[in-house]
Amino acid sequence: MQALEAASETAGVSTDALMENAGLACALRIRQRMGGAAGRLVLVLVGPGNNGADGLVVARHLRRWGADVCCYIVRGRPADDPKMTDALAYGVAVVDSSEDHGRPNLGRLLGSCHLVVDAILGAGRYRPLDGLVGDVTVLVNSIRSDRPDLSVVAVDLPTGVNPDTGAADPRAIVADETLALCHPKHGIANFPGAGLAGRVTVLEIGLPAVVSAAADADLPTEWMTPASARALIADRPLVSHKGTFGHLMIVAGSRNFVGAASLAAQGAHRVGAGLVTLAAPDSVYRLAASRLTETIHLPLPEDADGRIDPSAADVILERLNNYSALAVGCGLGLSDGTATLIERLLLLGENPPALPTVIDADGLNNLSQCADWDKRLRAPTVLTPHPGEMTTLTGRPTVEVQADRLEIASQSAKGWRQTVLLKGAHTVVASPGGQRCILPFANPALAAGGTGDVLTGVIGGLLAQGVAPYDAARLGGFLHGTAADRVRSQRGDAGVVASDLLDHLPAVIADLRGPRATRV
Ligand SMILES: NC(=O)C1=CN([C@@H]2O[C@H](COP(=O)(O)OP(=O)(O)OC[C@H]3O[C@@H](n4cnc5c(N)ncnc54)[C@H](OP(=O)(O)O)[C@@H]3O)[C@@H](O)[C@H]2O)[C@@H](O)CC1
Ligand SMILES: Nc1ncnc2c1ncn2[C@@H]1O[C@H](COP(=O)(O)OP(=O)(O)O)[C@@H](O)[C@H]1O
Ligand SMILES: [K+]
Repeated sequence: MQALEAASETAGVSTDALMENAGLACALRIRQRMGGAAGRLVLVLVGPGNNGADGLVVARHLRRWGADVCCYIVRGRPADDPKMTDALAYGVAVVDSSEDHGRPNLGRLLGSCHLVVDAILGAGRYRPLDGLVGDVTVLVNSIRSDRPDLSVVAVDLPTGVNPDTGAADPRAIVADETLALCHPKHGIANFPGAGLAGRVTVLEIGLPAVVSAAADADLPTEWMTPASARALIADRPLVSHKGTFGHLMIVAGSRNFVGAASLAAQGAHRVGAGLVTLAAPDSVYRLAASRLTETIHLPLPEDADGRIDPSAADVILERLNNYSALAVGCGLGLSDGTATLIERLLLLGENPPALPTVIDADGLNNLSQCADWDKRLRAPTVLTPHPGEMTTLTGRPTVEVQADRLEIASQSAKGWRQTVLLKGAHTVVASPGGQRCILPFANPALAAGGTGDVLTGVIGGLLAQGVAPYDAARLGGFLHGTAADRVRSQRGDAGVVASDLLDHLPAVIADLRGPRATRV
């Protein structure tokens, strides 16, 4: 952002103009969050740098719209600060911390206000919070935890979060929402900083077009937003038929994991795949078929433990010409037989069509048993490991994977020359060409068996419709995460089951798509 600011100045748009845009965008979002400005009491915590200046712009606009606004100056600002002069001219009240010994004024304001704006520190050079700033943040956090009705909204980053790493001072602000200015900083993508940011809303600050186009090409990490997801959703032509929207084959299930196969199939149906075939062991087929009325079934021979028998590879391979994508792995089980099946279905050797493929769960575990699997994958593939499966595939301990999720996902994608989706809070998606994005969902409702099977079906359903692997992974993850957020807002985050996500998927797609005209 510092480089972009400099480029912006060169292109004729000053930092002051960007700051005005940023402050106005934040004020609009805060007004929307409060359901209006008139009569609301807003406390803006103002720091010494440009983040504090953003806070003063926010204060001025909210006051202009009728809010009662008080700026608490946490640490000295320049004597001739024009943003302060403007705020005062509009009637913003100002309290200086240096005159608030023992902080009675801050305590009173925190006890009565509707909303606190954290504009103390932003993306400037990071150092641990000093005593003065730390006193204020501790008081804010403690009153916030006593007052569930109080919202804390951070400008750009919660104060105390390292913008580059996501490390956090123990006294860092806990925010309900963070208004990320332009490109979200790594500090709110990585934990623990991500856990302090609350909901992240990305706001435009009006970089000149020439600068933002260059930045989009250069910046390797994208934060997925509804707008970026919308751009990946294809039109559905009015004159269409089931063949228009592809045919997915799902190879999944075993005696112990009947539901995994069924959840994946339903995930694919619910994102608009034209046809879905479930290729599962015969005993799984008998149980799943009664639930899956819309699915086509291909019952397969099974071994004595109820897993797909390796001889089933012949049955599948000879039919692949009729499909547009393949999803493999949910609930498959793990044995020499399933490893042989995976080898024959996915790796070079035999010569069926190389269908776009998503591999999950035991598909990945079996794959890791095959020699040189990463050099022999036949098709453009999305691999969707959770951190434990990433350890199996890479040999790196799970703590290492979790400590550097973005880098490990991108290195793996480049090394394997495939798309990788590393699951978990703030799922990371990386492409073989070096693009990567973060999905902005942290939701314990998803921490339940079966939600990953739904995701595999969703990604498979998009691949079947012709969406490219990297786009299918990031769009699929975004639809899945948004559906889960809706379930959580209706039912809370404990006791949600994976099938609760399914009914929400069509509406999530429709809402993202919006009322735009359908192409004939
Ligand atoms: N870039 C852009 O294009 C745009 C940027 N914008 C905005 O600018 C923000 C970045 O502004 P910034 O660079 O002035 O940094 P910011 O964090 O506000 O303050 C740094 C000051 O804090 C101080 N300080 C640091 N740590 C401290 C501590 N622990 N305890 C106490 N003090 C500490 C530090 O003091 P020092 O360490 O020098 O003593 C220094 O004086 C960015 O997040 C966004 O909001 C937008 O307006 C749009 C355009
Ligand atoms: N705390 C969390 N925040 C956000 N997403 C989560 C969280 N926990 C789990 N998920 C998501 O839920 C899904 C779980 O998948 P997985 O671990 O493969 O489970 P299963 O195989 O049992 O279905 C993944 O999409 C993962 O990203
Ligand atoms: K801040």
